[in-house]
Amino acid sequence: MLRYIQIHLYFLLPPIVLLGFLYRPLFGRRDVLKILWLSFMATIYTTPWDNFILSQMGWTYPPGSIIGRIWLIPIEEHLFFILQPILLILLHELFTHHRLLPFDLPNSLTIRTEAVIDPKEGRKDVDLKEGSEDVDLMGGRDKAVLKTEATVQTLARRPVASLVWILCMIVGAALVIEAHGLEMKIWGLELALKLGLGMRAFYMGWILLWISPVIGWLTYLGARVTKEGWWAWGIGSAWLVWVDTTGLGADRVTRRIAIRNGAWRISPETSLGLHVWQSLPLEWVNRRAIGVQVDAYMLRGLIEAEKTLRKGSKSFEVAKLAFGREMRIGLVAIYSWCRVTDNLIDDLVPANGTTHTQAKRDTLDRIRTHLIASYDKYPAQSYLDPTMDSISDMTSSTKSAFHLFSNLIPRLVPIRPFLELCQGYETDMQFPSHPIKLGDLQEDNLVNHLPIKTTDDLLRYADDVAGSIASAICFLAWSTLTTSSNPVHSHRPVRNYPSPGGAERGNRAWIVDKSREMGRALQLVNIARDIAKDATISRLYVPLASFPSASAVLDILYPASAKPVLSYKPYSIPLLDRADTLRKESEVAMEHLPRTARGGARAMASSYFEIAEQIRRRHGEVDEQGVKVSSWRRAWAAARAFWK
Ligand SMILES: CC(C)=CCC/C(C)=C/CC/C(C)=C/CC/C(C)=C/[C@@H]1[C@@H](COP(=O)(O)OP(=O)(O)O)[C@]1(C)CC/C=C(\C)CC/C=C(\C)CCC=C(C)C
Repeated sequence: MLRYIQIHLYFLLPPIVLLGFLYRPLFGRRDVLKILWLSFMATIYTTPWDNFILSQMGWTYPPGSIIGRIWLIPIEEHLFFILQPILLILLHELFTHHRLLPFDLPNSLTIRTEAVIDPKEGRKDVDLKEGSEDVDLMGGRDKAVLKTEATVQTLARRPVASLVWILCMIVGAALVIEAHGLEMKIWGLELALKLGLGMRAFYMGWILLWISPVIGWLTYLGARVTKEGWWAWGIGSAWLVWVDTTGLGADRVTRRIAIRNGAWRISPETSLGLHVWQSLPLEWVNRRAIGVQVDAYMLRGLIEAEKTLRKGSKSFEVAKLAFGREMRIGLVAIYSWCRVTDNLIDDLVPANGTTHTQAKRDTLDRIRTHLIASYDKYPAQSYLDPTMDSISDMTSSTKSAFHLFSNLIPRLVPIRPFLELCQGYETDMQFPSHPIKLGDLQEDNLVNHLPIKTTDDLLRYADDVAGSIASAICFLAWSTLTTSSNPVHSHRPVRNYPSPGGAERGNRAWIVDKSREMGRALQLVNIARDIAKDATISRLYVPLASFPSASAVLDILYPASAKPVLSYKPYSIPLLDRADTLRKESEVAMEHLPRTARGGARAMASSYFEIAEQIRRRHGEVDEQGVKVSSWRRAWAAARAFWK
């Protein structure tokens, strides 16, 4: 005989331990809350029902198959109310993890409120006026004639779909009436159907009555199961079906049915006698069909940001999977804003009558203005949008990156890192805006064209463009993964190279300093990889001071004229060595980030450092195409770092 507790020990605990191990680096507060909530709901909702069914002998537990009972319900059944949510939540998390938005976007967006900002009265939320136009979230434009407004995206209600569940409830009620031989009259209508099932309608009737209101209500509220959700539900349910029906451990030869194996028994007198699979009563399918509903918040702009990430960076596209959703959403929003602003400046085509440099400066000013306005207490969309629209070459996709950033990031990350990044863009602008012809560049005026003259210049630049991002990542981790004081308002100097030092090991100032070192390290790898490519647009980030002569600088800028053939090794390897040192000195700080951000930070750095490995494998030689690292190699590096 297979005892009920053995079912848990053999069939529920092992998959829970395995999935828990895989998901361990990301298992956080939210998951604990989900499990507690679902177990609690399962317990309080099911206990009275289960007691009633047991009192009616809907199913029974043969003597010796259970440890003991709380009222009529076996202790093991109570354990099941907890273990089943754990198993299904873990499965659901793993299956849906790769999705940025945990559910599909409904076709229609519901505009719920408008916020009118009155200088005297502050913010006032009012209902949307009849006839005012919809808000176009993607374009970030506000077509309603109001000073400003906030939009809330909600799941569309699904009253029609929920009717199916109301129907199930009615069927359930009819079966219960039939089973108990009740005769009810409403408005003269006799409700007993007289199906001739008698007590056999009992189990199905009560199961339907038990489950339909819950699923019906969730469906009405807008719940929809995604493709991945169906997979998680299907596999979880299939596993439980198998557990319920197959007693592997008990009898390998005959594979007797677990229900009949003695753990529990559904009374034939109270069930319909229809079997879906291997003597599994039809009612069982309903009972396990709760699945897991996950609360979620979504923004359409994130989809565009994900596309930008997919196109923009293989390393970060791989590394993003190592972060939990709450932090990943912020990372993707920051990435797309950085990528978009960087491209807007780099790829700018100036309008007639403007020089390249003027046009870039103008674009950067507008980006800064928009950034600063986004950090206002009540950022007025009516001010933000025209500022954004005034930036040249904006498309609906770039607008969505700005819109997403300004609606999400100011609550999570201080403005300073982004101002620093703008400072980095400004350094880039000091490079010639057009590739310079060899004849125009004299050895003696090189210095005027190239802003990175010393190692300090290089490290300051790397700190501006990447140290800043690293610090933003720390702030994002603290705001999304911890409950302690609001990191958005904690103060750090704007320029952080050289690092102020003196911060106590383990505190936030120290973590930020170390993260900036890691950011600089990544940027040095990036520079080493792109030496040849950057030179084609007259950008040279290798400090001038590290060249033996001015003609060696010209060799890098004009490799075709270099004699003998140019080797990049003397420049790339020292950059990588310095990057390695910075990495070694800063790595330890990752272990002081919030627990569920550590695996992601490690994966991000490791997957990026695969580029350095690849350059070393090529003995420091790079070319204009950059250095290709296969996705598998990156994924493997990220996975090792994640589960370290
Ligand atoms: C997982 C995920 C979605 C991460 C996104 C991270 C992010 C927000 C990156 C910003 C990227 C960006 C476009 C910045 C603009 C300036 C720039 C070009 C910086 C260079 C990045 C490379 O980006 P690129 O698009 O060129 O990518 P490819 O090389 O083509 O693949 C940089 C090299 C900077 C990257 C620096 C970081 C992401 C910071 C790393 C910091 C940590 C891992 C935190 C460590 C923490 C501690 C405590 C030590």
